[in-house]
Formats: sequence, C-alpha cells, structure tokens
Amino acid sequence: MHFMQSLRQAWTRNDSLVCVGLDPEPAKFPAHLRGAPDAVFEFCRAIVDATADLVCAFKPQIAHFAALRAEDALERLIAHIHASHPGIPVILDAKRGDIGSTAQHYVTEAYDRYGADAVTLNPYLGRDSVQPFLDRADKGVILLCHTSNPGAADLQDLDVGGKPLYQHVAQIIARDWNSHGNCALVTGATWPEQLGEVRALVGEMPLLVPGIGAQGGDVAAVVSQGRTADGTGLLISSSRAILYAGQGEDFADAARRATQALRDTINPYRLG
Ligand SMILES: O=c1ccn([C@@H]2O[C@H](COP(=O)(O)O)[C@@H](O)[C@H]2O)c(=O)[nH]1
Repeated sequence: MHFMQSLRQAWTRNDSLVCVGLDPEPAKFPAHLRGAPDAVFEFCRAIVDATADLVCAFKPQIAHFAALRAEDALERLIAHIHASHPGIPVILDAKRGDIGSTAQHYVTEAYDRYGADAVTLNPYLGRDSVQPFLDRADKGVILLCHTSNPGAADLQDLDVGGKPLYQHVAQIIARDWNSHGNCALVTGATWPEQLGEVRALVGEMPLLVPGIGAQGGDVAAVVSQGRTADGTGLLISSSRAILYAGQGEDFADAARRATQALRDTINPYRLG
C-alpha cells in the first residue's frame, strides 16, 4: 500500500499521532537481555509488539543498528512489523543525501533491502539527489526542514532573500518536489513557532516531529501549531522516553504505558 494511504489509515485506526522511534542502545537494555543472543532484535520486537495498536508509525534509526553491526536485526525487525502489524508504516530514519548515481543505491538500500515504507533525507544536495526517491511514488520521502537539535538555527534559520532558509526548503518541496504527493517534512518539536510557520506554507503535508520526550518538546504547542484541519497531519516521534521507560523484565509493558500516555496527552489537543 502507498505510504500516505497507510499513514492516514493508521492515524484513524489507532486514533494516534504517535510514532515510536526504535533506537536500540544495549547499555540501556534490561539486565536479562544485555549480552543475550539477538538482544537488539528481541528488544525492538518486544517494543513493537507492545505498542503497535497505539501508533501511526515506527521509526528505526539506522545508525543505532549499523553501529552495533546489527543491520541484519533491522532487516528482520522491519519484516516482522510488516508481517505481524500490517498497515503500520515503517520510516527508515537514515537522513541520506548524495549525487544521483549514489542516491539510487540508497533507494535500493531503504526500500528493497530493508523494506521501509518511507525514508528521511537531507535535501541539501538539491532536487536531483532526491529524484530517485521521489520516483518511487508509493514510498514516503521525508525531508529535513527544521530539525530538533539546538544547532538547527545555525544554517536552517539563515536569512535568504528576506526569509529563513527552512521556509524556502518547505516551499520548494511543497511546490516543486511533491508531484506524486509522497513528500513529508521533518520539523522538530523543540521549535514550535517554526513548525507553525512550516504548516502554514505546506498545506496538509505530513510533518514528522521528533523532539518530544527526551528532548523536552511541548506536546500542546506542537499539536496546536502543526495539526491539520481534521486533527491529523503529524507523526510525533519519541524514542528514548518510550524505549527505556522501564528497566526490568516488564520493559515492554512500561513502553506500552508510556506510548499510551503520550497518545492520551496528544489527543485532546487535536481538534482544538
Ligand atoms: O530533527 C531531528 C531529526 C531526527 N531525529 C531523530 O529522532 C530520534 C529522537 O530520539 P529521542 O530519544 O526521542 O530524543 C533520534 O533517532 C534522532 O536521530 C531527531 O531527534 N531530530
């Protein structure tokens, strides 16, 4: 199914704008899993199975797997999500971006090797670097616009002809790159004012919003600035605050409670 279709259906079916980030850090795993065979896969699978009915997407961050030589666990994890929780889209957070010939290999990596439904990209190299991803009309292309980190302002806020660079990024993508309707933008929860400005520029385009939870973003501000008229339009992503909500053998139950609490905090703000 088309990424945008699955996303819309998941928003409705699970009544949720929550995206659970899958960022395995073995040092934070519960004791019984630390050092266990296949611990990365087992940990992430338990989180996925405990939260799948509460989310609109999962977002594995590729560096967390690659640094552990656990790419194989990532492949199996995404296959597991598709097999056991069909209809929940998987966003590969890879922030890729390179010249066209190399970009084609990143397309193969994200969609054919890992089976992701969408991938995060850095738009800095321009249209041709993103074109091979845009051409896969059934897949989501999620471009960095205004990131959640403190240094986001260093370049993204630079004045370019009277308005900040991130607003040009938002406008160019919405106007010129989205002919298949498969684009979305990353706008950090820690910058709600900028998020609202992006929303005003891009209509109904989905916004992936990291920075809730461990980075301290404010749920009320994010939802009021970023929701669309129908109370959707956002994938509000949280990783550490959910993954490591519990330290014991019941870590997956703790992750479920944290996900439910986030969904229940978000939902009252969705319809104003
Ligand atoms: O602007 C951005 C873009 C991506 N991220 C990624 O999201 C998660 C955030 O993790 P938390 O534990 O919820 O803080 C992580 O994978 C980042 O690489 C981001 O934080 N900001």
